[in-house]
Amino acid sequence: MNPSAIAKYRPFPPVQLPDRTWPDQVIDHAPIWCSVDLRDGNQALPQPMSIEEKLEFFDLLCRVGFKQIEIGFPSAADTEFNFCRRLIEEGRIPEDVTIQILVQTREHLIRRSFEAIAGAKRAIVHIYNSTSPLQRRVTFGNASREQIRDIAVAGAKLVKELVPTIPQTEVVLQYSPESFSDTELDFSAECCNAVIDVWQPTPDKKMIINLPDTVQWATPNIHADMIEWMGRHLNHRDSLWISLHTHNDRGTGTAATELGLMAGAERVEGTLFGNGERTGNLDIVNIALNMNSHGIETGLDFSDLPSIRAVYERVTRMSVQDRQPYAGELVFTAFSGSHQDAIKKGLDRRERETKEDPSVPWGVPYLTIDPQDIGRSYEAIIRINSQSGKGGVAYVLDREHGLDLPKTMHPQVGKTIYDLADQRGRELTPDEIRDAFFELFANVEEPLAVQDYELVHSTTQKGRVDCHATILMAGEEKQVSGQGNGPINAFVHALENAGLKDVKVTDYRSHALRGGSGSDAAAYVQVQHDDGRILWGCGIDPSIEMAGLKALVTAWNLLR
Ligand SMILES: CC(=O)SCCNC(=O)CCNC(=O)[C@H](O)C(C)(C)COP(=O)(O)OP(=O)(O)OC[C@H]1O[C@@H](n2cnc3c(N)ncnc32)[C@H](O)[C@@H]1OP(=O)(O)O
Ligand SMILES: CC(C)C(=O)C(=O)O
Ligand SMILES: [Mg+2]
Repeated sequence: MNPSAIAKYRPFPPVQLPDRTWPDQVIDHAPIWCSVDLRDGNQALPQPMSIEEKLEFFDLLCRVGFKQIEIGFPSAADTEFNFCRRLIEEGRIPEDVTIQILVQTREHLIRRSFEAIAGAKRAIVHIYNSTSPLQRRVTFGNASREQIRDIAVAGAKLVKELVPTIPQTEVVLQYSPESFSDTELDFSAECCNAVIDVWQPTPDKKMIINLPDTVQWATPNIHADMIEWMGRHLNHRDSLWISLHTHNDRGTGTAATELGLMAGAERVEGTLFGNGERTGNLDIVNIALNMNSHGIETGLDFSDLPSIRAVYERVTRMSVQDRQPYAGELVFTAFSGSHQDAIKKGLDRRERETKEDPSVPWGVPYLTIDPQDIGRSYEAIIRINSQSGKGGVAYVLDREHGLDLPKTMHPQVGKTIYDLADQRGRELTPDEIRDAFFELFANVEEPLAVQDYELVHSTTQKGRVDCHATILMAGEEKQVSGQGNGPINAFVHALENAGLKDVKVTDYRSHALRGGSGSDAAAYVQVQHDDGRILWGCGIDPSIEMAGLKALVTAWNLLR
């Protein structure tokens, strides 16, 4: 910010609540969730959703598991009104789902809202009026506190009066002192208590007091203090659900909601991926998955987050950014070497541990949850650029291409691949990594190549093998033969007999290649040159024996 501009801003006054209890509370259960995607989210879109799009979104919200859904502001426009009517008249509202509608505390709008919800089995009628000193002064033209409170009371009385006009609908009242976040606490309580006195809720017929963080002006601890303070000063507390409705102006919508729950709130309003006015509303995906990650059941099902995101992006025309918690493209991806190393070790260890005990708790470095639990694949966890390490390269070759390189081969391959990314100045795709691996470390046939071979296993000496091979050395064909205690050993002796041996085999392993054609084997041979250099080569072939010979030849060639 321009330094000379800073002086025009003021600190936010803290709440005097020395005996606050919320810091010691622990969130151990989920609140009542209410989606406001179709109202607060929709009203903030450059192009609001059409009726068909809202219907699709409503169905999605029901599938996710929301039992309360604010479907719009039916008195605002025909689209909103007609959407509400279609839900009701076409019987699209599941039995256990309650629709909620928003309306200003203005008579003609409240009357129109009742026309909209007539015939619904249950509906939450959400009335609001702004209460902060700023809004009293600016929006309501220097209205007094009494005038503002009276607007709320008049609205509540009108709702109460209209309830008998739609006898088939059970109406629940919700009141929001809008701009609660910068309203004097005693005045918020005064307005809420005045509405509560009109409505007369009981423990069996509760009403909702929604305390919106309409604009975030303060840190989340102050929000929590305000919620705890309200909980102590609202009448008929046992007949109320205290509801949170945070926005994200300071980037702390989730934090403020979590602390607000610790401060005693029972209900949370928010949207998928945080769509909403300005910086958005609370991201319910974020907070619900935060709870899941602590072992708390939420009643919301985000097990297929990518397809939820796809519907959201299509109908709202908004996009989920790459770093968005849980949903963003890159949030489970590691590019950097040390993270990749730890993640690969963590996943490998977990694979081993869960074979013995499937209930072993999640514990993989850098991954707060298992991406697969929300429908994300492991594919994108590790991606390779110049910041990557050998563990990451090995991970991609293993998970994407079924090549389980021996650990001591990782440095040789890893460095070459991330140096290649550095030279190209960009990320390498898994296919580019495979191609580079095949070109540089597998089936290398220059200057030496095996063309054909025959192995004769001794019938008298167990493990003894005669190897007769046709090799090409710098384009010249040669027949070589040797004997050993295994095909590789026999082939090494064949090379020795042809005057080509200056290496000894120091390690070997092989496995069936996962994926791909399904019938190939991969072999890895480590050799030590007479001058002390040690290198690995890889061979791929349908025959495991030939794969081994090719691996040896590759290592031999790499030493030239
Ligand atoms: C924080 C929130 O998200 S609140 C929800 C906001 N959502 C929306 O506004 C979306 C839907 N709204 C609309 O389509 C329109 O605002 C309508 C149809 C509801 C009303 O339209 P209009 O009456 O033409 O305009 P507008 O909303 O500007 O009305 C402003 C008037 O209502 C008054 N007003 C605003 N909110 C309220 C309220 N909650 N209760 C009583 N009066 C209110 C204002 O003081 C102003 O009065 P004035 O004309 O005497 O100055
Ligand atoms: C209508 C109210 C609850 C609102 O959206 C807000 O204050 O942000
Ligand atoms: Mg809002």
